[in-house]
Amino acid sequence: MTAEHPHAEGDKAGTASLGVLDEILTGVRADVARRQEQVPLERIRELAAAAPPPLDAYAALRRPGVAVIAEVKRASPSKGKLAEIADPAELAGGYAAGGARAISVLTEGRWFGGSLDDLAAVRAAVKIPVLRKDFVVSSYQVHEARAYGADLVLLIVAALEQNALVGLLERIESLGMTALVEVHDEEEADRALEAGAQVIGVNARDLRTLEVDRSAFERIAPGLPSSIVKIAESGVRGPHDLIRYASAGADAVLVGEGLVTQKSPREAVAELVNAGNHPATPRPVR
Ligand SMILES: O=P(O)(O)OC[C@@H](O)[C@@H](O)c1c[nH]c2ccccc12
Repeated sequence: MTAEHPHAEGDKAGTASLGVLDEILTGVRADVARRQEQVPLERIRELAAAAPPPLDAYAALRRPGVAVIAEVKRASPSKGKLAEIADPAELAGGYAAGGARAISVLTEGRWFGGSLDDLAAVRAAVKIPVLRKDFVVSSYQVHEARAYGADLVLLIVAALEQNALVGLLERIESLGMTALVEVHDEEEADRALEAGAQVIGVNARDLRTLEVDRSAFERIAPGLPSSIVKIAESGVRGPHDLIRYASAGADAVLVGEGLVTQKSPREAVAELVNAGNHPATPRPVR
């Protein structure tokens, strides 16, 4: 991470007016431009085309039981440093052994301490679908995701104009990957559906203010068609949160902090997976 976590202390007034998301996006655009100078689009397209074929994440997430998507997350804008994670491949291997259905890898460097190398390391270590978790604003990043072995790519509705959202979603699907389209309110959910999203994540955290509101999923999920894979993102501290999200129709939960801060992330995943498979845990009606 650069610059000692810009928001650890923070110019709070500045943050509120600009929004953390906008600040993150400015850095992301600069980083993409720099990488693209080193590896031109044409080259990254070739690397993407040469990568082993993507796994079917939609099918994996639709299987019975509440799926756990376990995240490799070193730091966050809201909490600063979360965990050391010297070996992301080992962490991901533990997640998979604990029963995770997919692995999410943060690749944003400035705020989350992630990298594309983390993505490649995790890809090489597990046989389940891998999500590139980043602030994707250009098709260059989509080809990069594929080149580094991603099966799923996050698209954040709040970060994209509708045209860009549609274009990036089509690009992801044209490379055989699945788009996880992230929303935080009903209006964004409508935009996600209109764009053709099949997998929608409701982030309990508002990326502008960083506040967590676990009821967002309960408000939005019931309005989504049954064919949509519904993922509850953020704020899962343990089985009780998974069960709450499951009661509101979650096919999957995406968990970062609640796993990386545990002594045994593998056991922490297994506990969630058990709760997700328990006969008393509600399942989505299809
Ligand atoms: O650490 P948590 O609260 O379990 O959250 C995980 C994940 O939902 C969160 O990292 C996240 C959700 N959407 C994002 C978009 C960008 C970066 C990060 C995220």
